[in-house]
Amino acid sequence: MANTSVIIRIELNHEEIKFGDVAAAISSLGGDVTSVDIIRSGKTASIRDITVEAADSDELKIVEFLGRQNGIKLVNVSDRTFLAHLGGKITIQPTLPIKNRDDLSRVYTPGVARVCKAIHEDPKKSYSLTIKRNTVAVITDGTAVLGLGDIGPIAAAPVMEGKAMLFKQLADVDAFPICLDTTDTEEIVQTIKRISPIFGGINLEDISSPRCFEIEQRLAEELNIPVFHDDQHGTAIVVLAGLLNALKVVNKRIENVRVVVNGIGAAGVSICKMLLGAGVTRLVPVDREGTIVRGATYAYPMWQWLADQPQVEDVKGSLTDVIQDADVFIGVSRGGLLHREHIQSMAPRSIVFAMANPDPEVDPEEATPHVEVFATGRSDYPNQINNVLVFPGIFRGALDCRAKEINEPMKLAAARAIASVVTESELNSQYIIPSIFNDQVVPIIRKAVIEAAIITGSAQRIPPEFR
Ligand SMILES: NC(=O)c1ccc[n+]([C@@H]2O[C@H](COP(=O)([O-])OP(=O)(O)OC[C@H]3O[C@@H](n4cnc5c(N)ncnc54)[C@H](O)[C@@H]3O)[C@@H](O)[C@H]2O)c1
Ligand SMILES: O=C(O)C[C@H](O)C(=O)O
Ligand SMILES: [Mg+2]
Repeated sequence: MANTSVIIRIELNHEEIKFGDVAAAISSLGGDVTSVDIIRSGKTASIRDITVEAADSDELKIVEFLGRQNGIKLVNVSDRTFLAHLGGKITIQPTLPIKNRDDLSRVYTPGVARVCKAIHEDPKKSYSLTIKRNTVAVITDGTAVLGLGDIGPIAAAPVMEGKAMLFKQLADVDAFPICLDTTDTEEIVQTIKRISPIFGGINLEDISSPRCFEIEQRLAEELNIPVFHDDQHGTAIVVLAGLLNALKVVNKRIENVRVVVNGIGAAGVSICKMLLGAGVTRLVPVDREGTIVRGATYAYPMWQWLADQPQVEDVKGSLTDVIQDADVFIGVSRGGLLHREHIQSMAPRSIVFAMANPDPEVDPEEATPHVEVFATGRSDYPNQINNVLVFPGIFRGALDCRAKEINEPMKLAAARAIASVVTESELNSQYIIPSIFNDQVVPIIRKAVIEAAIITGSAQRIPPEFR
């Protein structure tokens, strides 16, 4: 399903094989040669780098085929995705050069001591005299990394570095990845509290449910900087934004649609809450054991909360049972759980957000012929519903107004702001949500979030343009 781009370096003996035949063979095996660079050229042999785009499953076939051919010596195979990760994806840079002793004595001993004393006397000065003002910790314990599950803290690092890159590029927020070697709730809370002084905000990432709920709630109560669990709220905000626009495309009203949410973990719980807040009246939450039923008793407090909501249906059943006649399916569970038959049994003009990463609940090729609006969390299909649309802008706003917290009105304002970027004339089934490269997204979220923070008393500083 996923495509990879590989650079294959070969030594080609012209007397034994022609490059045209190699390219034709690659294409017959499902690969697309997108560029060829001649590294060295001789009379009888040449060395070339061939860049091939292929489905993950075809990549190995192509490499093995080349390795078997007479006249071809396989010199090297580099996967461009791995190359992009060599040495990690972010770095730390000083803001000014240290060229002489004079500079040194200003930024370091003895000059620095006066600045330390000033902050000691008035800790608020840390916002103007340290990196705190613009720095967010991206913190994981590695237990729910994308849909890969519990792969541990260090294997989670590439995702955290990726989030840090996006924070910087999209919103000029300095973010630092922190991978904790504990899954104990109390230890996580205490560790984050103890490293918090230097940070202006905490973005929790890929921490599995139900621990993520207590961790976030405790930290929000005990710290005076914003704490935001991206998988819960970033996801819920972007889902609501996408749904508001998708409903316009299919001409249905939020009060009337029947919505199935599959996967009631971190993302699913927050999505359900946000949908109820936005006016959904017919909600069917589904997890591994089937539906969460109104009036039933559950061990997880968040599931119990859902079971107590009047808008949750009191039907017991599996996904196969309840997907029938649903208007909307939102998947935040695992790849490959939803099949064509499921989608065909949905109500006409259905909306499917298959958001598990990296593999969505249903293959886009299988789903799109049968739904009106289809979205995934991935960057390589239209309608990318991914929390990357949210976290840069929401933290930009929260940092700029020194918000104590990121509260519900701030989240709702962010969702509406994202939806508003797509104008009525642009809106269609392939374009319900703006691209992350749309440079209106971060400023519009920032403005909406700051306004909501000021109104709700979360803002501790009013940026000049809001005075
Ligand atoms: N597109 C996005 O922006 C985005 C954001 C957050 C999460 N996600 C994806 O959503 C998924 C869940 O993430 P999370 O952080 O909520 O993880 P989580 O571990 O907190 O929750 C996953 C939930 O899915 C349930 N589940 C597993 N198998 C299931 C099945 N067969 N049927 C129904 N439910 C099942 C689990 O029991 C659990 O409750 C992951 O694939 C993640 O990549 C996508
Ligand atoms: O990391 C992503 O692409 C989105 C989300 O945070 C996830 O866990 O899948
Ligand atoms: Mg995540």
